[in-house]
Amino acid sequence: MKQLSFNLDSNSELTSLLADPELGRWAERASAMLVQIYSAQQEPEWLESIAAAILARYPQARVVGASTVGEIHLGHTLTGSTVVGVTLLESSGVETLFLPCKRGDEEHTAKELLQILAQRLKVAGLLLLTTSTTFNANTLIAGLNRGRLAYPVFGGGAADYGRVKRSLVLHQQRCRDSGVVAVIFKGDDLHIDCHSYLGWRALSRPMIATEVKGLTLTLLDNRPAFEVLARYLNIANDERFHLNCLEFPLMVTRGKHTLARTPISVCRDRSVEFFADIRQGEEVRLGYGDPRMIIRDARQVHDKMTRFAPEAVFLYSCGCRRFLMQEQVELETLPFAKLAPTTGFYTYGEFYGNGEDLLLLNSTMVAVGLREGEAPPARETLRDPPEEAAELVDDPYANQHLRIMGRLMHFIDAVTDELQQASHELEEKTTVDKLTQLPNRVQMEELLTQEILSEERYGRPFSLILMDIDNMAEINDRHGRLIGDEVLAETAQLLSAHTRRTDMVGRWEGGTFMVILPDTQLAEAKVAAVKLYAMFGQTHFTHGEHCTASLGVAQYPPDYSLEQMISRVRQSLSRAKQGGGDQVNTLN
Ligand SMILES: Nc1nc2c(ncn2[C@@H]2O[C@H](COP(=O)(O)OP(=O)(O)OP(=O)(O)O)[C@@H](O)[C@H]2O)c(=O)[nH]1
Repeated sequence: MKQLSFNLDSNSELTSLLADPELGRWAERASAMLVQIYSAQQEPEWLESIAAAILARYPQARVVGASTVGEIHLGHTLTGSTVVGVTLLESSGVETLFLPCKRGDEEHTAKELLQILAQRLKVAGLLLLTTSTTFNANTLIAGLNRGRLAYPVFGGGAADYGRVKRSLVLHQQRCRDSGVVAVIFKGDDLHIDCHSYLGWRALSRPMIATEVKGLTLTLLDNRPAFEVLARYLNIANDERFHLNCLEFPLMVTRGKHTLARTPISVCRDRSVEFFADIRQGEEVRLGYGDPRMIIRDARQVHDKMTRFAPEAVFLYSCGCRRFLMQEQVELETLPFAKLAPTTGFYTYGEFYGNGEDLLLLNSTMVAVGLREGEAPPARETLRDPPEEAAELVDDPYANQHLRIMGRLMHFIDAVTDELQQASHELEEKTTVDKLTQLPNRVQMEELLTQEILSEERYGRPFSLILMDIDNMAEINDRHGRLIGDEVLAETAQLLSAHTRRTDMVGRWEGGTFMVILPDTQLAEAKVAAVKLYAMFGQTHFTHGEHCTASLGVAQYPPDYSLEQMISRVRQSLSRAKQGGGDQVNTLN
């Protein structure tokens, strides 16, 4: 495999490309020739004229392209330019296609692409270029995920230098402003190594996406989303909105992934439209790029790719990385060029899949290495400089911008930690749980201490029930945290309604509640627990489903300390959990 990259800003450079002897030699014996054209130019004629000239000289070429917010040429980041990356394969194949897609067509387009892919043999990877501003790329990705694509998928959304008005994709000689270009790489001998990394750090306190409609976040923490963003970022609702908050995406955590979601524009009702989905009820935090994290993650990917030994590298990087890193953005793009000729562009949204779920990402770098045949014996990994992000510290004058920002990130992180700690301590001092309005753990410990004292003094037995809602994490994941909160609040009401007036119900932690039953022996406590278990199991919660719970029951043995008693009832609950949950355990 051979990859050549050309930077074309004029017709004379195009003439040199066409006359390039190395390209001519490789093209003669190539099994396939993929041309990727990435350009800042928004005129379709420019992209189409380059494609036409290349196809006239090399009719066997497959030509694709996109409009950009920055171009990558041999690892260098260019602005306002056009790059042409030509990948010449020796034994593998490349098929390209264009599928039209407008808003509302996404599911259909995904189905169509899946049908085509299902008929292809030996698929080694898939490159997608889309006009993400004109349809919901999330729905497209969700549709493609039904195909459980087992090979690397990568690419990005075409861009327009922050104007978010028009994006173009190119297929052969034609530019389109609404659709998907797919490049199917085929062959047993073709190996593709695909990575993505983010390097953005969640900075603000957690907030809840209270209301979401499609890709529009209407309410954030119960307030119009724009109001919240404006409060933290001091940004106006004007034509620069997207550019001004590009570097400050909302961060969400889904399973093992931390995802960034970039705002696009503000709607009339002060809701905010995003490129990729935020789910209703999801916890989000404002994020900002940490150059040290970016460089560290980049190094890890460079190291992995060094071992892979690529012959060509494609980079699809979010436009916000340029805004954040400025001219020093090459700290993360240039090292790839040490491994192999590197071509790519800055996007509006990146696609990344590696045999698992395909994701629509924002703010990330997707790096793809390609090789035909076996890797040569292991090469040394990049060892200069040895320490993580050493580039940022060696020369006190170089990379000033990044070093200051790295420190600022660290500072904000430390202050946020301190504030969270202070707020946690303050919460500990209060005695009522905000969500359920029940006594909190601090108060329950106080009440328990009183009960222990009265047992010691008057010999009155008492018992404890510790009840934990099963699979609380899954309830949150499936229905969103707001629904999870409702389940917790409804559980609190249920426990209060079905216990004696003399019993004390409190929220112990997360999805765990405690009931103190004064003047109650173990046998009676067990009856009470079984009743609560049954009531809970029958409850139809507002989200329309039933839940189950595990309960531990224990009686206070004389001379036990508070800690020993708590540990006893915890032990009983653990046994109920170990038994598979959805049951009552009594500790004799
Ligand atoms: N919605 C909501 N979720 C909470 C709250 N506090 C804790 N959780 C969630 O409760 C889950 C922890 O519950 P655990 O009991 O540890 O785990 P689980 O998923 O219930 O699993 P099992 O107990 O083994 O059935 C985590 O996902 C927390 O995020 C809260 O105030 N609101």
